[in-house]
Amino acid sequence: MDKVAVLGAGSWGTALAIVLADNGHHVSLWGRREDQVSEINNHHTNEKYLPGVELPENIQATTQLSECVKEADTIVLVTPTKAMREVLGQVKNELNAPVTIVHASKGIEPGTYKRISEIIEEELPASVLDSVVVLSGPSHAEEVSLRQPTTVTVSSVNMEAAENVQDLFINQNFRVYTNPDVVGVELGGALKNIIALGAGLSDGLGYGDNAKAALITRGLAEIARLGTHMGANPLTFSGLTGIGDLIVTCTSVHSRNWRAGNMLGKGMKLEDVLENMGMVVEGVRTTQAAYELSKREEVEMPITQVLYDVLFNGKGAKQAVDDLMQRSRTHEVEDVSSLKS
Ligand SMILES: NC(=O)C1=CN([C@@H]2O[C@H](COP(=O)(O)OP(=O)(O)OC[C@H]3O[C@@H](n4cnc5c(N)ncnc54)[C@H](OP(=O)(O)O)[C@@H]3O)[C@@H](O)[C@H]2O)C=CC1
Ligand SMILES: O=C(CO)COP(=O)(O)O
Repeated sequence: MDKVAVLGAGSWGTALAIVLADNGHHVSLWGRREDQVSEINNHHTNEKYLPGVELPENIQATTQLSECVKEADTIVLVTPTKAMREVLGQVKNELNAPVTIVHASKGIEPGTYKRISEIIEEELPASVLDSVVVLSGPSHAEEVSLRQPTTVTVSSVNMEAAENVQDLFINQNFRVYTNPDVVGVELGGALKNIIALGAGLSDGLGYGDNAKAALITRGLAEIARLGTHMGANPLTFSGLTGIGDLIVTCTSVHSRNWRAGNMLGKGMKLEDVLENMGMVVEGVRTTQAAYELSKREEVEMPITQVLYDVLFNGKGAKQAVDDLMQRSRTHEVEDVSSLKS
């Protein structure tokens, strides 16, 4: 069985470590706090991130990155997007042979507008990087850790590497598909967090299912609009990493982005919301990145635009919804192929 290094002992890193451990792999889980590492090794729990879940004994945690990645066949990166470059800088110093990097994080970097696979390729030289594979889909850590049925997709420009990663993770509770469209898979996973903030905001305001269905549907339209413009296959957005992840994140109480939006809709300030959450809310930075990218590329993203104003320009939540409802009238269905030119 393989040795797999999982970097990031938060909710998702720990849930993926459980999947890998259930598949019989030796899992080394990197966390940055001694108390957490000791709790995982001695009590087989990670109470802050997955309360009440018993971890398999073949997950060993460490604060030492060198020990974690030593002789690992595969490295799974699951830290927040904001920490990616810093963590990759440390990883680079520990590698001396090419390795496959799987990433399972969902975000776009403000300023550079890079996807995570692009950040990995920038930070790791080809001498230590075999392939990059992205793992994404509708998959809340809380349910995966309880072995509830979950489906995800893995994507890479190297389909052999994607299939190897499919084999690494797949089991009876965790079904893994492949898709060669890295751009679409990464953008779908990152951009749905913006719409989930909006769905939470709408629920927090007391609006109902009609409003949420509208946000999901029109949200998908603008995700696909930007995504196809950036080179994605439009069909990817009707798959697990598109509509699938959008549905789960906009409708689940597990979603950090939905919960953050919900608190904003109830009138809380952004800084208090983030403090209260104690876990990463990727949609906030991704809203900034997607807003700026959509301006640069001249792609219309009205939901992203009003959320940007709520998060960064003090627009009220109700005003944001009113603005969306009062936009000038338009067609629903677009000719996606014409957007590519
Ligand atoms: N939670 C989920 O269900 C899913 C999450 N994701 C994605 O996975 C990624 C991680 O999310 P999630 O696990 O939920 O996040 P959490 O907030 O649960 O955990 C974040 C983890 O990253 C660590 N971390 C934060 N900053 C740094 C840093 N600078 N260097 C090293 N480690 C750091 C934290 O350490 P510490 O505890 O010490 O602060 C913690 O272990 C995100 O991109 C998210 O979108 C994708 C699918 C599902
Ligand atoms: O990506 C996710 C589920 O697929 C997790 O979403 P949240 O970060 O909003 O919890």
